[in-house]
Amino acid sequence: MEANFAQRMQISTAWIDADKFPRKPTSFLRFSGRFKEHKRHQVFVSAQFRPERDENRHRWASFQVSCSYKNSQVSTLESESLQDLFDEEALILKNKSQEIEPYLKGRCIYLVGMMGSGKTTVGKILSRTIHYSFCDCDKLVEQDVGVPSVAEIFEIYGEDFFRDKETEALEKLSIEHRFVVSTGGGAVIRDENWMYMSKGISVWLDVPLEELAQRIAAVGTKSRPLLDNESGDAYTNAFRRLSTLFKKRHKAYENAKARVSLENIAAKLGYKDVSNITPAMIAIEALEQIGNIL
Ligand SMILES: Nc1ncnc2c1ncn2[C@@H]1O[C@H](COP(=O)(O)OP(=O)(O)O)[C@@H](O)[C@H]1O
Ligand SMILES: O=C(O)C1=C[C@@H](OP(=O)(O)O)[C@@H](O)[C@H](O)C1
Repeated sequence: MEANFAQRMQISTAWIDADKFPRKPTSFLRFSGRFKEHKRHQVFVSAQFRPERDENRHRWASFQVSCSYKNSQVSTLESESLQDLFDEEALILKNKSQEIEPYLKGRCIYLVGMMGSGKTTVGKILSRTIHYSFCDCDKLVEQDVGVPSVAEIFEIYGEDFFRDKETEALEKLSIEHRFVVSTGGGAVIRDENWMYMSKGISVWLDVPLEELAQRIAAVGTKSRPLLDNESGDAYTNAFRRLSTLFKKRHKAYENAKARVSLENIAAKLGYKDVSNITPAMIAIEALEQIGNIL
């Protein structure tokens, strides 16, 4: 007899010897037939499997198998708390990607948004989910110029040179298919860039400035020359500079065909704070929003 995981179950067992109950904590319980022969006690085995999600968005499941005899609890045979036992988000991602796949027709997806909005992090999840390749536009520019970082390109050649190279990179990508592209935060400021992105699906990751500043203060500004080289409190500096950039750019971000707003996701899920929204949840919302415009 085999007891598969279920929300809750109670099984009237054969006659089993409780202390020889084999431990199978991960996926199933197996009662060995040979215990039937001992005929010592007739017991009931009950298994309870309860998926939970705590305030910090961690998924876990409590799992308790207990044994009772004549309606009174005898012992807990197995009690576990299993983190990430099943990946609910992965399943939703898979289902959503299957829904939109026939309508994507290989078109590239361009993620646009401010520095730190998660274009790279979410882009990688999306590309794996929809079986596309991932491309970081900044990396293409670095390879093309032969300089290892955007920060050094800014330092050696200046921002205008970088912008020209960024446009060239987007032009090259415009003839490609099946790519999720993480664009640089400033790629939206040139109309020409929008022309290159127009064959694909552009998605704006709209993240509140406070959250962006927090993320950037946490990782530092070394790789982001437009935010670097300022002494003082990292969060305050990042917030101020991001606010100035956003004022100039927000209209341009609105050109994107789809918008993924972290504030909207938080409202849907009943979260008070957008910082609890995982990259996978954002990828799910991105697929949802892409689905809405296909
Ligand atoms: N949903 C998220 N929650 C918390 N941190 C995130 C989230 N998405 C991205 N990050 C973090 O924010 C930083 C910037 O993310 P990244 O993907 O590099 O942004 P972008 O490519 O838009 O500049 C990284 O340190 C990343 O780990
Ligand atoms: O917002 C911007 O103007 C920039 C964003 C950066 O990319 P990320 O958005 O990936 O940080 C990078 O292209 C460059 O530092 C300029």
